[in-house]
Amino acid sequence: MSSFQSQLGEEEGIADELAEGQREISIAEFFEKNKHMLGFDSGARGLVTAVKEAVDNALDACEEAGIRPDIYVEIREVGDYYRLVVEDNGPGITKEQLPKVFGKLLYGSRFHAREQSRGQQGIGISAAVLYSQLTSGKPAKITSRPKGDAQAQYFELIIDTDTNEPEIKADEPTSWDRSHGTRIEIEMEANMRARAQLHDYIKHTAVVNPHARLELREPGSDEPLKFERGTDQLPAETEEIRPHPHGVELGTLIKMLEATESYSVSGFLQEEFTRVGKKTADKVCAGFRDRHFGRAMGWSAGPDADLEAALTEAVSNKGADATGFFAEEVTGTLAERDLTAHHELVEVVDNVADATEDEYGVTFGTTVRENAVEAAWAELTGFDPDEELDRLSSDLYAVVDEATSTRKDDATKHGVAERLARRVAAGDERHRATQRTLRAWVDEAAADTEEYDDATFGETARENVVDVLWSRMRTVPDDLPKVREVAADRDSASALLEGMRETDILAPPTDCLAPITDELVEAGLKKEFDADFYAAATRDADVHGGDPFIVEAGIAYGGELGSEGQVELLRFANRVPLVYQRGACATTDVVKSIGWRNYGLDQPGGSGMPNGPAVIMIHVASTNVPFTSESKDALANIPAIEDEIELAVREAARELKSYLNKRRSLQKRRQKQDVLGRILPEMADKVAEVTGRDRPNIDGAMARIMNNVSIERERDGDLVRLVIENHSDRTEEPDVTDIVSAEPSDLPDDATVVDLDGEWFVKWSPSIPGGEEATLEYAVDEDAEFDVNVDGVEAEKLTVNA
Ligand SMILES: Nc1ncnc2c1ncn2[C@@H]1O[C@H](COP(=O)(O)OP(=O)(O)OP(=O)(O)O)[C@@H](O)[C@H]1O
Repeated sequence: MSSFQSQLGEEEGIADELAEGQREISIAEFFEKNKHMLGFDSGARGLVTAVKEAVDNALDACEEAGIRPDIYVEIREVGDYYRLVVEDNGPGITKEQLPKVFGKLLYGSRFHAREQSRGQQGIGISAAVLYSQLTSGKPAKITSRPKGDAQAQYFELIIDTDTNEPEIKADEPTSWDRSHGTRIEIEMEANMRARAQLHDYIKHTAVVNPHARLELREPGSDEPLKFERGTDQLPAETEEIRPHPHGVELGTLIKMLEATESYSVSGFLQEEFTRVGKKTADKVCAGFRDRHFGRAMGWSAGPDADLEAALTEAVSNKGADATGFFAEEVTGTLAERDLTAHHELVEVVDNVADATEDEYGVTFGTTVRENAVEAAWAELTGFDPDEELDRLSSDLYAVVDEATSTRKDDATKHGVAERLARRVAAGDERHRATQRTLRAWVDEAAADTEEYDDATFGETARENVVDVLWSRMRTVPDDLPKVREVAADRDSASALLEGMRETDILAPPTDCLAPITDELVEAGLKKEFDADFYAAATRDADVHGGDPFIVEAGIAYGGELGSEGQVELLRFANRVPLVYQRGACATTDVVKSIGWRNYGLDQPGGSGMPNGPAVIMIHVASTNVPFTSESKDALANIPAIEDEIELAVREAARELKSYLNKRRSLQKRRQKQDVLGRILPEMADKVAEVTGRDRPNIDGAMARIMNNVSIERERDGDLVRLVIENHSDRTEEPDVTDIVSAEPSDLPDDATVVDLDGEWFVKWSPSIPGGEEATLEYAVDEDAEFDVNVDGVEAEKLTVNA
């Protein structure tokens, strides 16, 4: 115990003294102390984060307004500080909103929206303003012109860290050459040590946002870095959605129950969640009902039950005829039924009582009906307690017998059935139980049997008994509690949540997400990396925490990519490149956990980051990306998302594997052809020498030995003949282009000719089954020259002699 602690309680007033030291901490004050949480831990990093926050906002705002983004970023050294300017052509911000957007932390338009956007928390840009004022002491200068406004508005502001409110230093109309948009200018302590990360951020933003135009001017470089628009097509517009039932947690569900205007649970489900219509709501309600009320066990009217006598005795003063009719009808109806649960018995008794009233003009009041139900239920389950146990345990024996393998001996099954019967009889008098209670009863009965009867009744047998029993139990018809009651009772809410999770529900709609799409992932990689091979995969949407997400992956391999060291991993979340904290990111963990040797990449020790000339790209798009911290550098380890990342990467990796396998076999083929090319002429010479005959013609031998496709040109005056022989065993469809220096004529119907500046391109695409040949014939001047080009057959499988 420290000396200070030892004084506690001894000296009066210490608590009061401590209380004096307690005070509320403002949000702005908190972030002022914890800048690193927001990505402002150093001058180098702070500058990249400020650029990222401003550019992400500009892209979000433009896309939301359906405007093709045109974004200008300028970094300049001004005295001891760096000045950052970011300008966009977005919709602008109104005069009323602007001070809050930039001068108040945790103020934004996206926190409550279930829609894919770069911004999520409403901290980003105001944190940049805070960082700038803390390091340079200067206010942020903001100009904004909402679309349609005649003038722009100019503000200078700082954040009051005590109150987390903007303090406006200047507020005046100004002229601006942009017809709409926002310009932010902040000065801060910074340096350009993170230039590589800054470039990565801008470059990779351009890769996944081909609809945007970006320009970066920076100190130490005269030429701006410009990324022109690759497409005029804006990403698909996203729609806001309601949460998905499979993703919400109990606390959120209770909050939603408290806030809804719906009265019934079914209405609440349909109103507040996506993908829930009447049918799905009914299914969820059935699951909820089973958990809330439990199900009811039913029993058969066994041979020793004397229902008729018991019913007759229960009904008095109704006259012999009416009583006789009633008792006989109820007995008859129950005898026809396989099993009858308590509520079903009530229904049968009610129906027959109504019919008796009609038929005999007597009244069957509530008490009579209740007496009849009680008497019949006692008969169904066995009247006195001893008999009851007998009756129930013989019925339950049948259940245990059905649920267990033939190897279980009868004594064990009887032991479990009897003990189970005792618990059922001691439970709810209508023999209702939830699946959880049932499981507990079966466990206890099995454990007792194991202990006292020296038998085994393991996990599988117990589960099977619960399953068989549960499936023969009846769902009860009681009215479900109303929303208000469920909201007030944690157990009910939890039962509802379980019902929601257990029901099969369509995946959430994806129009709230704008994936890049596999085509554009591949195109983006091609634009940025000069490789030999590209593959991409976009998965279907899945749900986490009520938010849908889509994972995409791409791989580029070979070509100009550096073959030394580890592969490069590009990470994106909602189209924003993640440039820091690679080691703490779920994407990295997943890539490391994959056995890359299986896909043809080198991986020392069989795990960890693979080596080789490859780039792996991963994009996670979600209405709520789970980052590890507010600075949004890395994705948290959420199993559902990690699974999808793995599947997407593996999908692309499978293509890489088949490409590499093919490349390897083509390499072998090339080596074989090289050897053949050397020894065939030598063999021909040797044969001629040994046999004393002419040197055999070896034209075409190589193609035949290698099962290649060969193309030969024959000339006969004006006549040109291209003969393609397919020595392989599968159909080949080569695209042949014969480039001719004079105008050809007499072309067959299946060939076309295009004149391009004095060169004629004869195009022909035959389909040639394995082992067959095809011929193209046409006429051209005798002196013409040719250059043939064949596509659609790998170079290694082609022998051109034309
Ligand atoms: N350039 C801009 N044009 C139009 N609106 C903007 C612009 N920049 C910010 N906003 C508005 O200001 C809000 C606050 O921005 P801020 O960067 O603080 O948070 P955010 O982008 O919502 O979330 P995050 O903290 O995750 O970045 C945004 O939600 C948006 O409505």
